[in-house]
Formats: sequence, structure tokens, C-alpha cells
Amino acid sequence: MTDPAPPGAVHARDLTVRRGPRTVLSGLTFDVRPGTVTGLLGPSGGGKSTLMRAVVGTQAHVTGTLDVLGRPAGHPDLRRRVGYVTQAPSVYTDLTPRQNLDYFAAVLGVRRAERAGHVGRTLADVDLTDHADDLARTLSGGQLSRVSLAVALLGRPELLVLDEPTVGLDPVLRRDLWDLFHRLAHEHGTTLLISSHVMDEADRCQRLLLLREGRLLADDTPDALRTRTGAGTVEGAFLHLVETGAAA
Ligand SMILES: Nc1ncnc2c1ncn2[C@@H]1O[C@H](COP(=O)(O)OP(=O)(O)OP(=O)(O)O)[C@@H](O)[C@H]1O
Repeated sequence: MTDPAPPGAVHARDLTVRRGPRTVLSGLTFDVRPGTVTGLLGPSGGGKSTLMRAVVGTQAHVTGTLDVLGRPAGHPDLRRRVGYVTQAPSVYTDLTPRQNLDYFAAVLGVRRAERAGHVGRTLADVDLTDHADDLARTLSGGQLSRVSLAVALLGRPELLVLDEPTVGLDPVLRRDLWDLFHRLAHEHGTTLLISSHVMDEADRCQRLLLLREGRLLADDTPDALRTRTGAGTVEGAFLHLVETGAAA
């Protein structure tokens, strides 16, 4: 007997979010497959951060269905299973990256004997070994955001939600981070939902959710999007979909 298909890592049906008098997400229906790298793309203000907050359970006024790893978004059981990195780095700037990670590893219950090794490997994953013992307040913006990412990686979350993780990074670091994201998906089965307003990052994703003005324009692979619209690039496909007013 074959096992039933695993539930979507994220399962949204008619997901709507109102903020004040405005509807900022309108009836979104999509699934994010487990163990994949899904890009959430679209112009600034389109609702990417709002959707990510809904997925991690910190957004108010969410209606419709939103299940995460088989539980309603925000369920207490998900606290350790979902990692979330916001655009604003959330680290203690009067500690070093190593001290930050050691502290958060202790909070997560990593045993003292294993902590130093686990912290060292996580710092290496985000390419911060050389700055591990510098005070965080002396780090660049890109370095600080990688400390935040490392904190989220510590607990080996099954779903990692990353809000614009590559903003402000040079091309080499951007490439290295995307390599890390794919390693997490392939080697650990981690599901990654990554937002970006940079369309040229689309090809690094296995699947794309294109969001504009709170509506889902497309839910497809980069190749399928280009083929479907006859565009040479995902940016071209996006513009085509905007112009034709196509619904996902
Ligand atoms: N507190 C709020 N009250 C009402 N509307 C809000 C509030 N915060 C944000 N919005 C609106 O919700 C919409 C979606 O915002 P959101 O931050 O999710 O977009 P985004 O795609 O993540 O943009 P960016 O890439 O600039 O972060 C925007 O039009 C914004 O003006």
C-alpha cells in the first residue's frame, strides 16, 4: 500500500487579510510542496511580508484556510518547526555572532557539550566564521542579516520563511546563500519560502508565487511561466500577466 501524499508544507485556500479598511491579500489559494524552494515575488507593497507573517502566525485578521505543516498557522506546535527571518535583523548587537548563537541554542535546549560545535557549523553555513567573534554592532547590514539567518537555522526548522534574505548582499554572497538554501532543501528536506522583489532571483527557485496588489498572478515553475506567456524572462512573464490581467 502506498502512503498518502504528504500534506502541503503550506496549504492556503481563499486566504484573505484585511489591514484597517484595506484588503491587502485577496482570496489566495496555493500549496507549497514540502522540501522545495519557493519564491514569493512581486513589487513592493504587493503583500509578500503580510503573507509571510500569516504563514508564521503573527498576522492579525486572517480569514480562509491556512495550514502549515499540517496544523493551522500559528499553532503552538509549530513554534519550533517554523523558522522566520524578517527584513530587520533581530540579534543582540552588544554580543558577537557566536555569543548570539550560543544564547539562542541554549534557549532551544541544545546541550552545552554540543553547543560549540553546532554553533560553529551554523556560522560556517552562513559564511560568518571570520566574523564570529566581532561585536554584532560592528558588522555590515548583510553580515547582520546572516546572523539572523543563522539563528533561524539553529533549530533545524522544517519550514524556513525568509523575507528578502539577499537584500544588500554582493553577488558572491547571494550565490552562496542560494546554494545554502538548496542544500537545506535537498539534504535536510527543509521547505523554504523566500521573498524577493528582484526578479532575476526567480530562476533560483523551483516554484514561484507571483503576487501583485494582494492577488496571486501565478503559481508555477519559472520555465512554465516563460513558456505560458512566451516571455524570455520571469520579469517579462510577470509584465505579460499584469497586462493581460490573468488570474492564477
Ligand atoms: N498597518 C497597516 N495598515 C494598513 N495597511 C498596511 C499596513 N501595513 C502595510 N499595509 C499595506 O499592506 C500592503 C502589503 O504590504 P506588505 O508589507 O505585505 O508588502 P510587501 O510586498 O512585503 O512590500 P515590501 O517588498 O516593500 O516589503 C501594502 O499596500 C501596505 O501599504
